[in-house]
Amino acid sequence: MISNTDWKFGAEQFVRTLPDKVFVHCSEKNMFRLTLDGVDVMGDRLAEEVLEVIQRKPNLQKISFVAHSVGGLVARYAIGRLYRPPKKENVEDSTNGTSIDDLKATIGGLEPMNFITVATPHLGSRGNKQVPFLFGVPAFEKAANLLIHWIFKRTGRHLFLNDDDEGQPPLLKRMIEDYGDCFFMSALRIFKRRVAYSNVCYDHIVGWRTSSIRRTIELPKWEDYINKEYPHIVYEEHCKACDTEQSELISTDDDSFDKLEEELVTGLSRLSWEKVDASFHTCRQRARALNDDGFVLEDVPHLTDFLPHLPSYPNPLHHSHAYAIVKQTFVGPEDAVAQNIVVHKDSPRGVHFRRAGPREKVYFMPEEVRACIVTCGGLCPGINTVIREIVCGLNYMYGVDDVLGILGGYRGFYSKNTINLTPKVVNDIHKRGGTFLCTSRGGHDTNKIVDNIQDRRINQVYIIGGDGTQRGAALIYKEVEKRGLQVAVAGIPKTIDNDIAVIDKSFGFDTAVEEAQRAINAAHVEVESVENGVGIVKLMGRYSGFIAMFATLASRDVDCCLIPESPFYLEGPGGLFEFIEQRIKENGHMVIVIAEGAGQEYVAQAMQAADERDASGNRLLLDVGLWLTQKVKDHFTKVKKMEINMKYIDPTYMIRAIPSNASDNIYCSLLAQSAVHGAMAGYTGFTVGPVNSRHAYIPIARVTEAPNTVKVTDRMWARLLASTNQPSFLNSNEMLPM
Ligand SMILES: Nc1ncnc2c1ncn2[C@@H]1O[C@H](COP(=O)(O)OP(=O)(O)OP(=O)(O)O)[C@@H](O)[C@H]1O
Ligand SMILES: O=P(O)(O)OC[C@H]1O[C@](O)(CO)[C@@H](O)[C@@H]1O
Ligand SMILES: [Mg+2]
Repeated sequence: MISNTDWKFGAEQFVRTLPDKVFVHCSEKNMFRLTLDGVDVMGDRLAEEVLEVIQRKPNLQKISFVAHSVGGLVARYAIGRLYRPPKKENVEDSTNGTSIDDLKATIGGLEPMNFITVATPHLGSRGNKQVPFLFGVPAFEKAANLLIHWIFKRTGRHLFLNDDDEGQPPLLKRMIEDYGDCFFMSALRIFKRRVAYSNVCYDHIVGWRTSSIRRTIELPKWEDYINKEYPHIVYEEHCKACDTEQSELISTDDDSFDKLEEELVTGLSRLSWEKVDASFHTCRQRARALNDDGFVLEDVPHLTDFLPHLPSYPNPLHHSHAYAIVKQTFVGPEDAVAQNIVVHKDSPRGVHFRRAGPREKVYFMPEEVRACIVTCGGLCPGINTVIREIVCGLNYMYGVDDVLGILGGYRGFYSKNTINLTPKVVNDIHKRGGTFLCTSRGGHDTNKIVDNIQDRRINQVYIIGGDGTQRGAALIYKEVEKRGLQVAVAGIPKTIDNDIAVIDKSFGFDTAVEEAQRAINAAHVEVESVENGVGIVKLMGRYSGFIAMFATLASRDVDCCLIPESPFYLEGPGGLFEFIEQRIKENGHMVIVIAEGAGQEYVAQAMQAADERDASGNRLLLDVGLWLTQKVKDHFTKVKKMEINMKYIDPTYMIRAIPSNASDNIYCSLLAQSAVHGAMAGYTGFTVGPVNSRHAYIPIARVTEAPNTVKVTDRMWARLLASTNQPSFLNSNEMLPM
């Protein structure tokens, strides 16, 4: 399943990869309860939205769609509406100024390129095993067929093919032809590519057959297919258009495939499709590492993978006074850290990562090491501690004394001079907030950076930064490998948002939560001291509301916490205004904590703001705190005729700029030392971090493949709701994945 955050993340990747070439618009017209209105109503809204965008951006020339789940059907409906036939049909007269473009059909005037659906139920959801969570049990499937419209309203009827608007055939059937004034198939046909991504088993909601537009007998055997670059892709197929005039409908005795479904598959197969099948649970690379008991090691690269003759040396820690009496100085080659520690008696042992720590052998002579450290992205408490401990760790543990500081983030590699870092230079930097080396966004140019690494004869690169930085680190490692350089690339994850996957939490996060208490406390004191006081505290959290959630849980003074992962609404029963009124009546005051990324769609709508990005391609957020303050004020003074005392506090940068607290300081030291041990031992292309409290070396791709977000279906969010007793603003039964 795809969350809103995953979707936003995906959209950002397009812009990041092709910054000046694409404009990505994330549809906002069919959210939440609007997903129940039916595929046609949503399709009309989407068509209108696309036309608005085209009008706003007159330079657009081509158009592609990427749609998830029901969104794929909505997009198919919308293009049927947006189809514009060729303007001139008579090609013979080439003297009348008709341009060749006039002769082509378009989508809203633009050239259609890619039509991509991800887990879209193209054949509806009513056949056997088309909704995996019904487990293929006929009784459940039958009941769903009868009951689905109670839950998913009109959209449910469309999906289960039991709609009959004024005696018309079911909508999905209408959509395999041009029907009335909707050119469904003509529109789909003029796209250069049609791609259907589907999940071979584990999507839970949308079955494999329906999302891949196949009959049961056409489902391929995927177990032996290997895609080295994208291991989750387990099968790929280019299906040519199949002329239905010649091919008769395949009759089947198989109960699992009904006639209507057959008509849909036949109709859609009249066009060519690229089909991409994915599996996220039995990825082949991992499976190859499986033992009988299901043990999987997701290993990190080693310099000897591409430099097989690299000499090794005994680890200088053999003679270290620090480790002199340690019973087991070195981490065993087989030591691994389990990703999941809550398991069932009979379940496979599952994914593990290589345990971090010193190894018997190192692949660098200390006097040959020239290390460098760079810090990128936003600030976070503790960066200076990590810098300090890398410098001191390299020097005190391994006798390395050549460490360079790269100034001002990635671009500093090629645009600034370096500084020499010694234990003396960094001695007390951990007492200051910020980064001693300065930071920046943007400016990642892999070739220039690796050229510079080569020119300066740097052979260990320590990169401190968030998800974007780690992606940059992965590219540097790849280029280093391509050039066959003996350079270890170590990533140290940094983010105040705690949005990095796999690791337990990021450094500085605890400090941020602690500092946020002061702002919440101030808001509480303020609103407690006046009549009808409403305090709003905005905390950081672009896509992940962890700081807001933990600060709320820690404080006890917060009445309501709003985060990007949990949509909220203001008006009507169960809305925020009603809750504020109720709390003011009960307590005379209330405090709201809001993460900066929450409610962005509302603010954008209200301000009609353009989609602006920072130098790294991250979306620039609008001030949801100010917006909410104004909204609450207006509602109570104008609508409710009630005087309220609003106090808005924005402590975001104050929280980020402080030095780390004691526990984060210890955590930072461990991270730095683990990174140093890993690089000295020849590991590369890794990120270091705690997994279930044990430090591990994690392949960079694992920490960047998806952001860590608050799972509103997990117990922690339930604990928060139970603690504040705020409304959930959400009836999960009434939501469809879009
Ligand atoms: N996909 C990418 N490929 C290469 N470099 C990237 C990529 N994404 C971001 N970067 C680079 O990484 C650096 C930091 O990225 P970004 O500004 O997104 O912050 P971050 O590391 O995610 O940290 P945070 O979000 O916590 O502030 C920038 O210099 C940016 O150019
Ligand atoms: O320093 P900047 O560019 O204003 O970045 C602010 C952003 O950085 C973060 O602190 C970390 O990504 C976010 O919480 C916040 O939105
Ligand atoms: Mg980031």
